[in-house]
Amino acid sequence: MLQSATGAPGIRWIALPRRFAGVRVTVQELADRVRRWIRPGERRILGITGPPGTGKSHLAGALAAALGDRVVLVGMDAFHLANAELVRLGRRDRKGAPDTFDTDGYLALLHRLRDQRTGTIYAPVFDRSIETVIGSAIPIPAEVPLVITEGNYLVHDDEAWVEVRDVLDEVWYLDTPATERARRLLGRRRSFGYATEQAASWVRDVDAVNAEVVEQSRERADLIVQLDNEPTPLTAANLPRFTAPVTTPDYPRDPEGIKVVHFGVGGFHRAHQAMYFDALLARGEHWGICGVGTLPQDTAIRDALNAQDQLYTLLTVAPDGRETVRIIGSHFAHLHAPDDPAAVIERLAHPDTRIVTLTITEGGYGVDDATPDSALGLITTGLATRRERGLPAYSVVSCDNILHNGRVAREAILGYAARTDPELADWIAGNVAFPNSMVDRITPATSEEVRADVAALGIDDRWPVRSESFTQWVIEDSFSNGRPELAALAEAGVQVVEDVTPYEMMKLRLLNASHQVIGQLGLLAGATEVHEVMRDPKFAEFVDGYLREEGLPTLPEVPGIDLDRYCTQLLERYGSEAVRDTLERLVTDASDRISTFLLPVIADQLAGDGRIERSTLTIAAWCQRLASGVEINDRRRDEVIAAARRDEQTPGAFLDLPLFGETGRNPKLREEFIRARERLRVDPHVG
Ligand SMILES: NC(=O)c1ccc[n+]([C@@H]2O[C@H](COP(=O)([O-])OP(=O)(O)OC[C@H]3O[C@@H](n4cnc5c(N)ncnc54)[C@H](O)[C@@H]3O)[C@@H](O)[C@H]2O)c1
Ligand SMILES: O=P(O)(O)OC[C@@H](O)[C@@H](O)[C@H](O)[C@H](O)CO
Repeated sequence: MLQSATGAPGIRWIALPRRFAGVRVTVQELADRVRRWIRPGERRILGITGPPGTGKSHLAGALAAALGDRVVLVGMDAFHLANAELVRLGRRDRKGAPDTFDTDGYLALLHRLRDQRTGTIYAPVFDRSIETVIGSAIPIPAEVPLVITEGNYLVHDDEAWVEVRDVLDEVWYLDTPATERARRLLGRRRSFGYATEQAASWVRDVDAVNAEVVEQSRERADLIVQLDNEPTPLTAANLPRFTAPVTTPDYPRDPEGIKVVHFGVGGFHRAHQAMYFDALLARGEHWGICGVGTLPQDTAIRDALNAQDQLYTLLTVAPDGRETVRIIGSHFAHLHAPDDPAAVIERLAHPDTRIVTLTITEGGYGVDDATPDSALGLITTGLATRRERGLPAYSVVSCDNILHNGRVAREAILGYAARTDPELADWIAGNVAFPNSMVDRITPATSEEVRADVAALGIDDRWPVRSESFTQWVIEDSFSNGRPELAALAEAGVQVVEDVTPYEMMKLRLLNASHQVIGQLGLLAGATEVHEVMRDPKFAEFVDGYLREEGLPTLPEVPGIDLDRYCTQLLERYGSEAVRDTLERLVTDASDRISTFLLPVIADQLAGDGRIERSTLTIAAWCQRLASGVEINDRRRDEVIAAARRDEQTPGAFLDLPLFGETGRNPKLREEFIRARERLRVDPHVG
């Protein structure tokens, strides 16, 4: 038996110390070492130390995940003195320094962990989200062979701390470049809700000072470890390697369990419906999804998901900056219709298929656009095949931002079926449920920054998604072939109602319509992101005015919702810097968005003699941008640009576009519009 550093008998890692100094190692390699080191019936205590932000708790968590129930984690952080005591001692402004901990308390716990051979010892835990210690939170039964403790001062050599090192069998010093540490600390501080400047000054004036203290005693550690932070490829086999704060699916992911087929596997579906099904699967409801792409460009998502067993990372971020990271596992298979349309039909006609969901954008529902290869065409053929085989019809759930999206999907599918097989149309009319649903979660397109953030968490994901934390799904209880249990849906956060209309109107006329206000006027004023626009108090007031004085008066009562509070919450959501939603995304296909979200508000306000100036200024801003020749992404591009150019010569001509319908001819609107155009020519800023 070899001697440990303390002189107490113990097995030492002769092969490990120093050989690793300065060498990059993976968590897996370290876990293998620990596996060989621990012995049932004996107790080892491993310390992980290093400056703040170096990744100690991440490494400890990763080891714990790899080692399972053979290990318990105990943080030095749990011995933080309470804030009130720090205030009394005059040390509150440097919380985290060596003399801001109950060192003797920590030492006493380590001695008990070392010496007590029977019963269970309870350790406290430090809850970072509330910066508070919770006592007796971690049970450590005597038979647990390994305790990992991590903290800043495990090898610190001042009088108060020096003994700690001696109670530990082995201590690793985790060496991470200072710039990386500062980046992480800043992110962490901001996730606690601190403004950027406050967060930066804490990192500079407190954390960096403590880091210097920690660095001075690094030579007292047994190992200097540099973690190989190369992100781990996201695959099912690698799931156990992802540890806190990343959560992973732990339910069976068997293609036999597919009950849902989804068309249009874009960012929103992956942040929304797939997340709800992931929550349902985690609750034991076996509703797996098969994703389907129908457009040529959908090969990109097919290849990304196929390479990673259909898994992907969902990062959500709250207005106060707090993030969650979840690997979503609800997709079990993926089909690319252009490769093999028959396979898609077979999947749809499979006896287990119960629900078909869609996010194919507002433009995907044109009756005349449906062809056998389109999403609507395939869904119709799938229904025809089920009818032939005597199988019950699946429900079709549109999750696109369209008023009465279920009804619109129904009409589009019936229209297409009627053209090809009138009897089939009758069967669909009598057998297929098309519940309307309201869906909400702001989900920008995935940027390189999102990929980098996910990689920094150790996940090599080809196509992660980042969305806001807010999410809502309200759906009518109308299904032709079953649905998950109501209680499970409620637990997962899905609201099942009799009539979704008031919820749809609220969301489309407040959120989606105000997105047009922000997008059109924000771009005209030279901004690029939503939070940037909302930082301008005049602009925020303008959006608030649209919500409360133009959108809100046109709404019916919405059961269970305080509309005033909903508006306030929208403004908070838009203000979130971390979501980084782009104005360009909001104004894509503006001709669809303005006609479906904003125009109905104007029509109702005109009918009730209400205010329309902010809505009208938005349309004027759109016209002005079009006339100026900026690049736009709109399926009616040529038509809308030509109308905007005509408007330069004939004020008001823009409103003759067919998309404005009857409302475009209203004299009050035309007058207001001409005034708004003149005003924007002088000053493109609102306020
Ligand atoms: N992003 C959001 O914040 C959000 C929120 C609520 C609802 N939605 C709804 O989801 C839709 C998609 O948004 P996203 O952010 O996922 O966009 P996205 O660009 O990430 O994905 C769109 C998906 O739809 C497919 N698609 C587009 N047109 C299609 C068509 N004609 N037929 C079949 N498939 C088609 C694309 O191939 C892609 O898979 C929106 O148009 C909206 O109706 C989005
Ligand atoms: O997705 P669209 O194109 O219908 O509309 C753009 C945004 O208004 C929309 O995506 C919102 O972000 C979303 O509806 C929030 O739930």
